[in-house]
Amino acid sequence: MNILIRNGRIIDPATKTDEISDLYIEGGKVKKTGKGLKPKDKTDKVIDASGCYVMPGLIDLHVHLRDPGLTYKEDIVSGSKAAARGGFTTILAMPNTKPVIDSADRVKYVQNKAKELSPIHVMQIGAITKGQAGEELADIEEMIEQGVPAISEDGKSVMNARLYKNAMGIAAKYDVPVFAHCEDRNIVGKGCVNEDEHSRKMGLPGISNAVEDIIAARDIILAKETGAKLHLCHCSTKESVRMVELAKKEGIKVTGEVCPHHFTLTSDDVDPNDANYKMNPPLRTKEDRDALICGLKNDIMDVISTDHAPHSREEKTMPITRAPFGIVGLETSVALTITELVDKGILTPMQMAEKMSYNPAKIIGLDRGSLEEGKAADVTIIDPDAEYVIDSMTFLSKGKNTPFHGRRVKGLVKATICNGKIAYIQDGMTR
Ligand SMILES: NC(=O)N[C@@H](CC(=O)O)C(=O)O
Ligand SMILES: [Zn+2]
Ligand SMILES: [Zn+2]
Repeated sequence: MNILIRNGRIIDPATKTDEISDLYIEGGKVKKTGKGLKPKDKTDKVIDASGCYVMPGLIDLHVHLRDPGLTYKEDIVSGSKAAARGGFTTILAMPNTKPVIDSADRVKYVQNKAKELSPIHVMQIGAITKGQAGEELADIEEMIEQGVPAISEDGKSVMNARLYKNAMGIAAKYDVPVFAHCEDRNIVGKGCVNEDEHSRKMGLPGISNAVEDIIAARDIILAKETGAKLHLCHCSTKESVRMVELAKKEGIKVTGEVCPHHFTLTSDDVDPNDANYKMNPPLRTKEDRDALICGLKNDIMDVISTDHAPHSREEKTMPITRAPFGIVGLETSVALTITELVDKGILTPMQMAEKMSYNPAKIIGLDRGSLEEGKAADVTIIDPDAEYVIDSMTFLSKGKNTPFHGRRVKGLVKATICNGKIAYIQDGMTR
C-alpha cells in the first residue's frame, strides 16, 4: 500500500525544510516530496494534511513498557499502541522490568514480542548492573551485540562510581550512549515531592535539587574521563541545565533530556492528596522550570522525552507518601509540547521536530528522524490547532496516571506512519 500525504507543512530538520508540500510513500520509503503530487494508483491511500505538521516519526528515548513481569501496569502491546496514538514511531524501553533486562536473552524476548505485536519500532535498553542491584556489571557487551541502543540503570543511579566508570568504559568502546538517572540514594531519604516551602507546609518529606545535581556532576566528570556519550534523563533542576551547558562548552559528549511534566508544572501545582503529581524527579520550583524551558529554547537541552511510567489505579490512589513514582506521558506529550512551548513561541515547530525526532535518532545513531527521499517512511501528522480536553479514560495505555486529566490543550496527532504502514490514524483522515 502506498500513501500520498497532501498539503501538509513538511518540517524536516535533516534538510532544514519547512514548507507546504506533498509527500509520497512507496514500498515503505519516502519516495518523493514536492508540490502537486498525484496518487499513482487507485489503491493509494490519500491523507489530507492541510493545516497539519508533517514531521519525521517521533522518537521517545524514555519509556517504561513494564514487560516482562509488571504487565498489570502496561505491556508491549498496550504501550506500543499508546505510543502510536501519541505520534511515536520509535520508542526505547527502559530495563527496570521484572526480571530486569540485563542479558541478551531478555533483550531478545522484548525484541521478538515487539516485532510480532507492535505497530511501531520498540528498542530495548540494557541494564548496567545485574538485576539493577548495583553490585556487578550486567552482560553489557552481549546486550550490545544483541542490539541495545543504550545502557541505563533508570529508576536509580549506580551509586558505586568505580563500577559505573567501568560500564562507561565499555559503552565508550562500542560507542553506545549511557542514559543516566541522576539520584543520590544516600541523600534522597523518603522524599516524595520537591523540598521547598510547599513540602514543609504540607509536612511531606522533600527531595532537594542536590539529589539530582550531585550525580549529574559525577556522571559528567566520568563521561569526560571515559569518553562515553552521556545522556542525562529527565533533567529537572536549573543546575542540571547549567552543567549540561558547561560540559558541552568543554567538549564533553553530553546531551540533556526534559519531560513535558517538568516544563509544564511546578511544585505549586502539586495536590498532596493526588499521587498523580508524584514522579521522579519531582516537580520543581518555577525557577527550575524556567531554566528547563530556557535550555530547550537555546538548544542546550537536546531532547523531549516522556518518561512514560504507567502504574495501576490501586497503586496511584495510595497516599502520596506511599504511592510509586511516575506518570504516563505517551498520549499527552505532543499536546503539552505544542501548548506550552510551540504555541507560546518558545520553540519553533522545527525545534520541536529536532527534540522529538532528529536529535533522539542522532543520540542513538539511528538512521531515522528524517523525511529525505529514500529514507524509511516513519512520519507523524499533527494538527497544531486542534483544541480539546485531555481525557485519561481514552488512553490506549493501561496507565491512566496523569495529572493532566481535564486539562485543555492544543495539538492532536492525526496519523502515525511507521515503515510506510499506518500505525495509528484518526477516524475520517483517509480516503
Ligand atoms: N520516573 C518515575 O517516576 N518512575 C519511573 C522510574 C524512573 O524513570 O526513574 C518508573 O519506572 O516508574
Ligand atoms: Zn529515571
Ligand atoms: Zn524512567
